[in-house]
Amino acid sequence: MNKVKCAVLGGSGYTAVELLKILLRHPHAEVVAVTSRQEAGKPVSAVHPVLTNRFDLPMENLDPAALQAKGVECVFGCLPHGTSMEVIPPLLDLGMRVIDLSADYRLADPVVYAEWYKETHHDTANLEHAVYGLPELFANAIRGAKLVANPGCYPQTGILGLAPLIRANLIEREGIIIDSKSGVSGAGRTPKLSTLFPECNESVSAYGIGTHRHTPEIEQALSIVGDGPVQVIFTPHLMPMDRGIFSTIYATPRLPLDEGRLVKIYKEYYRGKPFVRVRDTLPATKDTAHTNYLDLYVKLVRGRILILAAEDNLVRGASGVAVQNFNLMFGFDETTALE
Ligand SMILES: NC(=O)C1=CN([C@@H]2O[C@H](COP(=O)(O)OP(=O)(O)OC[C@H]3O[C@@H](n4cnc5c(N)ncnc54)[C@H](OP(=O)(O)O)[C@@H]3O)[C@@H](O)[C@H]2O)C=CC1
Ligand SMILES: CC(=O)N[C@@H](CCC(=O)OP(=O)(O)O)C(=O)O
Repeated sequence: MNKVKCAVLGGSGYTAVELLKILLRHPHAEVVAVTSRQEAGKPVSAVHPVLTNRFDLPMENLDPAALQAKGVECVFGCLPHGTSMEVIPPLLDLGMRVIDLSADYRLADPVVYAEWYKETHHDTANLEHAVYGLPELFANAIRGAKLVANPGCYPQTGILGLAPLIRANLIEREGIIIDSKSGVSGAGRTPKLSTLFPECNESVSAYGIGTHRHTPEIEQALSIVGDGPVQVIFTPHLMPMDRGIFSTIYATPRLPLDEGRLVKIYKEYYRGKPFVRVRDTLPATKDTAHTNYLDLYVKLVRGRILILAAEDNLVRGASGVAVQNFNLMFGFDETTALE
């Protein structure tokens, strides 16, 4: 079988190196181009030493015609939001399929995008046909998509943590609390003050209270699952660790529930979904590190439902789920290169 020729944009970043590690072991994918503005001309392995003797392709500036000449069929965009929507339209026009890891095509309504991202959306034409790439919920739409909006790292814990309860209409749909913690790689490799070692080491801090842009992303997906509005209070925290996301979610049941039934609902909802593990033991980020698993644990505490969710922000939260989407789009087994 011919391999699918792939390009990775934003090759010097954290999600890109994680993606390259997975694609290099994918039997049906071949990475033929990696782009970077700052590192163009250097071998990928010079920028990411973990790939020494494994991948020495020189990085290049992004040129859609050059990607077309190389026969690129699938582009993975590992660029910041705001940039993706500038560079992706010509690639789609040239017939390439795109998996965008940024947030640019996740929110269906450009008015909601402008409200939370504080900038106007510049590619509403492609936004209209973008598919939200959360495979456990939207696999059928992902299979036929030309443009997949890879889901955000935090939102996956909130959406998959709550979907079984929202779907079965078992909880109140306002005031759901999602309390999340992330490792520092969640902020990317591009330097910023808050991620300097002396700023974040030995410290835990909250940010984006009431304003974080993942709030509408979580609400949008859960509103589709529940066929009606859902409102969450999402509070992210920065943790002094490299990687991992842990979310503690608090929901109020609409009717009395027993714990056995609750666990059964989760296990049935995720039966046949290879990357969501409903556990009988308490999850931890370490159990999911470097994997595409998202671990869930559910318990009744004083009349409230507590859901714990853990994942690796760079694999399950970004590059692993991107390859899961790639597998669905190109007709490969969903788990290829991910187990
Ligand atoms: N880190 C994470 O855990 C997750 C990240 N994401 C999303 O994935 C995307 C990539 O994230 P991540 O890899 O962490 O980010 P990084 O900051 O690590 O890398 C992004 C890369 O994009 C390139 N870049 C930066 N600014 C521009 C620009 N204005 N124009 C063109 N290229 C630019 C840079 O490469 P160069 O300067 O060499 O061109 C940079 O290395 C982001 O949209 C992020 O929000 C999603 C889920 C999780
Ligand atoms: C720790 C940390 O800073 N995390 C990032 C997560 C961003 C991310 O990767 O999500 P998007 O793809 O939606 O940008 C943040 O809160 O902005």
